Amino acid sequence: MSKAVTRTLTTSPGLLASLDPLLREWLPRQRWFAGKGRPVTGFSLVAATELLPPGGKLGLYHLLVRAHQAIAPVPGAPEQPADCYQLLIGEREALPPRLAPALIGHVADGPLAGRTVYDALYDTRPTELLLEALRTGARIGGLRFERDDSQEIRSGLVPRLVTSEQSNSSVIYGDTFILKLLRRVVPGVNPDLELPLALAREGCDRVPAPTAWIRAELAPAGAPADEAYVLGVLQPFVQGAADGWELALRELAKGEDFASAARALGRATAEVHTALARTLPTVTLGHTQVQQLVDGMVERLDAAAQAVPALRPYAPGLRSAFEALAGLAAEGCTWTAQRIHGDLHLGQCLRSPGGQWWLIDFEGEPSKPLAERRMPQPPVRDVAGMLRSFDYAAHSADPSVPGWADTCRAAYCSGYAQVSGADPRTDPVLLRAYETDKAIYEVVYEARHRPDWLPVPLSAISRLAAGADTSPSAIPATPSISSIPSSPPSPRRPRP
Ligand SMILES: Nc1ncnc2c1ncn2[C@@H]1O[C@H](COP(=O)(O)OP(=O)(O)O)[C@@H](O)[C@H]1O
Ligand SMILES: O=P(O)(O)O[C@H]1O[C@H](CO)[C@@H](O[C@H]2O[C@H](CO)[C@@H](O)[C@H](O)[C@H]2O)[C@H](O)[C@H]1O
Repeated sequence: MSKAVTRTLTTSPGLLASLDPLLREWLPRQRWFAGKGRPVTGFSLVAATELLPPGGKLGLYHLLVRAHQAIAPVPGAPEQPADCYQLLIGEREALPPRLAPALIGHVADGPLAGRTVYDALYDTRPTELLLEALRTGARIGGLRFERDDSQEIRSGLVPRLVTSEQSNSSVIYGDTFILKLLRRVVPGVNPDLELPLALAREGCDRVPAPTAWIRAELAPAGAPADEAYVLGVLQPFVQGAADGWELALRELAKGEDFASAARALGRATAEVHTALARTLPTVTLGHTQVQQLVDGMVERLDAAAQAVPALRPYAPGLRSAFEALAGLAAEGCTWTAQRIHGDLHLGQCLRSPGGQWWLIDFEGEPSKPLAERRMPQPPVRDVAGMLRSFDYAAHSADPSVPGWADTCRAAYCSGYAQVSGADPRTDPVLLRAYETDKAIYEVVYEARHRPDWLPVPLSAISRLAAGADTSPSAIPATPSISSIPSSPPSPRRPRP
């Protein structure tokens, strides 16, 4: 670690004030900016760490910055804290052409007046510096670079920024490691580190085991460790892998069968669920807890129908999916809940050239509070996410391949059953409720981000509202289904 990497700025009002007008312009344009559509009204500094001193060839700051935004007041709603973003800001006299896409702007006044600032994740030296800090387990100001000593990190690996659309930012090092830098950060235990570490401890090799990670300890000495911010995770790079979404679209375009890949993916999902249930707490959801789950689903439906008028005609049918689940709970059915992935879809699955599936991105739905994302949930929620994904892929095919989604959905469930011993289709009420909840989420997501895609979740909405889609007959059983136990463990009625 270079001698320059030493100083933490505890207060740097001049720095943030000089960056303010540039960040107001630049931040909302970033894919990972979570507060789209609401103007940024100002910034406040959570922490600033000087990684390379300013004024030379290259200066480098690590910043945690709160972006304050105008929020339409909702009567009675609690005030939301402003989102906190992680920024790695480089400053140079001028940017070489290769860094043009990283430009944030030219600073007019303050400590960096006359300098050009940019997103330093695009630059080699700053990202090399991060890897070196992780390799050596550095502590720089409040930044803690920590690692699993059993894994080797070679020095000198060449970095390159991942340029595809992401919710965070990732840097690949020499095709050996990938470092995900979280952009919107919150204090607390982050499932994107917590779950892969737990799975690695459990010997589950469906998830790349974290090699090293970055935390920021900003609380006073002696404060609980879980108040630290997790800022990034380094993990082995799965070489030559394609994600499940790309693969599914490729097979669809060739008119080829994806059933065996889907079955293997079902097995991989069940392996992850089984390992998580072994190593982290599970709970039984009785009437009260299920009613709370259902209340949440109904609330999301109401909010979605408010936001997207196209959903309104289906609302009564969709509500019946949730009421049916509440009805089973009222009759005494119980379900097991455990830690799950929380945001599973084809894009979160990588297949290596040998055909092995890996699950990545255990962050959960980033818009939800951390405490909610870390709550045990029925594993069927992940299954429902994947089933929706097969439906999405089928809709993207041109020409369409009749029956493709149903075949994949059935194969996935049967693969899942082979490993877990329980076929999700044998609990159609729970599955329909979770598929419905996910499809409603997707309607809102597409209306906000990709209005052209809105017909995809809406077509599922019309089937789900009519009570179709997840009934066992809608998903034909594959031969391996015969291995499913005749009395599945879920839903379970409590013993008298
Ligand atoms: N271990 C890995 N090996 C290879 N590629 C990976 C790995 N982890 C992530 N990726 C690639 O990086 C992309 C983004 O990773 P992800 O964890 O989903 O980030 P985000 O939360 O920003 O969406 C993935 O879609 C995948 O293509
Ligand atoms: O960025 P994230 O991975 O956290 O997920 C968000 O974006 C996804 C789209 O990129 C969106 O997924 C939906 O579209 C996918 C195809 O692009 C499809 O495979 C998924 O099944 C579907 O839900 C996801 O919902 C959203 O949270």
